[in-house]
Amino acid sequence: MTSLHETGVTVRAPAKINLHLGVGPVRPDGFHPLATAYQAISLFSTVTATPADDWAVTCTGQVGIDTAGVPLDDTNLALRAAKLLAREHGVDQPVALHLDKGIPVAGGLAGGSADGAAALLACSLLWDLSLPPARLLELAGELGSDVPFGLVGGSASGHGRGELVEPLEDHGRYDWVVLTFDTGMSTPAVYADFDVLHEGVEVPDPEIPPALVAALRAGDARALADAVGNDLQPASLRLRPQLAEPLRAGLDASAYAALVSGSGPTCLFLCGDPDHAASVAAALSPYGRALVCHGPVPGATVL
Ligand SMILES: C[C@](O)(CO)[C@H](O)COP(=O)(O)OP(=O)(O)OC[C@H]1O[C@@H](n2ccc(N)nc2=O)[C@H](O)[C@@H]1O
Ligand SMILES: Nc1ncnc2c1ncn2[C@@H]1O[C@H](COP(=O)(O)OP(=O)(O)OP(=O)(O)O)[C@@H](O)[C@H]1O
Repeated sequence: MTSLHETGVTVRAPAKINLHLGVGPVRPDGFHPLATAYQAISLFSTVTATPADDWAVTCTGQVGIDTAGVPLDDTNLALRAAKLLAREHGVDQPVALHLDKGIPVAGGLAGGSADGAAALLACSLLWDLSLPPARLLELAGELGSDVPFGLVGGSASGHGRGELVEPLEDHGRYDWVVLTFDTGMSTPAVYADFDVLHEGVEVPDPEIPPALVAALRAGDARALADAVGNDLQPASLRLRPQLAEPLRAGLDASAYAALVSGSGPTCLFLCGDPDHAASVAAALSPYGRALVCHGPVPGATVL
């Protein structure tokens, strides 16, 4: 097969946060039904796919990103994405993938999922597959619950185990401080602790608060602050009690809201504008690496 793109295709994909993460009772397949509102924020990784003799993956980290936890074998989500696409669509052309990560690893920001989404889009273009977006979303859902959102970006609802994504109307720009830490957390361990915490308790079906949908539609950061939440936060805090201190410190420093991102340990602080975010970030810097960013931003995009 001859590619029109001998020099490769580069795609950029964003980190995700859960503005609200509603978690239901564990399903027979071990996953939890979710009702979540995702937002893509301005931390990005890029994936470059280049035709090669053999499948390969390499990885670099942008400033401050430790890539030691990124596997470079067949479990790498970007490589799995490329191989899944090739298998499903009869492609017989290996690629070398290069990941340049700007999203902290195992931080609850869906960094691996962003790589998977970026690799799907990059390879589909490299191989000129002309797939409809719905097909890429379907393959993304097979790779991981958070991968479809990496393609869609913006602000969006997530249902099922998180893979059923629909855009949400959003007229705002939201300034966030994202506080990251050196040591990540295991997503399955946090969900397992959610189950322990709810043993013997009837867990209701989750829903996205209507006030959150209204806040996004109005672009109102103060109203959004009143509606954010994370059902996994008690489990994340039980596994990592030290997170309580920076969450409190962010509110003391006048952040509108403070919450754990996804399964953690990254903490999120909603602010009113970039200057406000810079001052909250300064107050949080003793606790970890405080990054100032904003959302919503687009999903996987060709560079
Ligand atoms: C915490 C979140 O980031 C919130 O968006 C996601 O739910 C996690 O998404 P993800 O990392 O893409 O998760 P997957 O790779 O699909 O699943 C990893 C593991 O997380 C747990 N998991 C994930 C999603 C879900 N709805 N219920 C779960 O219980 C399961 O133990 C699963 O084996
Ligand atoms: N391309 C990849 N980049 C980072 N981690 C990867 C990748 N592929 C597989 N992994 C594995 O996935 C684990 C979770 O990493 P990731 O950065 O996606 O965590 P996360 O942001 O907490 O994810 P989520 O919020 O989706 O649960 C890592 O510890 C690593 O073993």
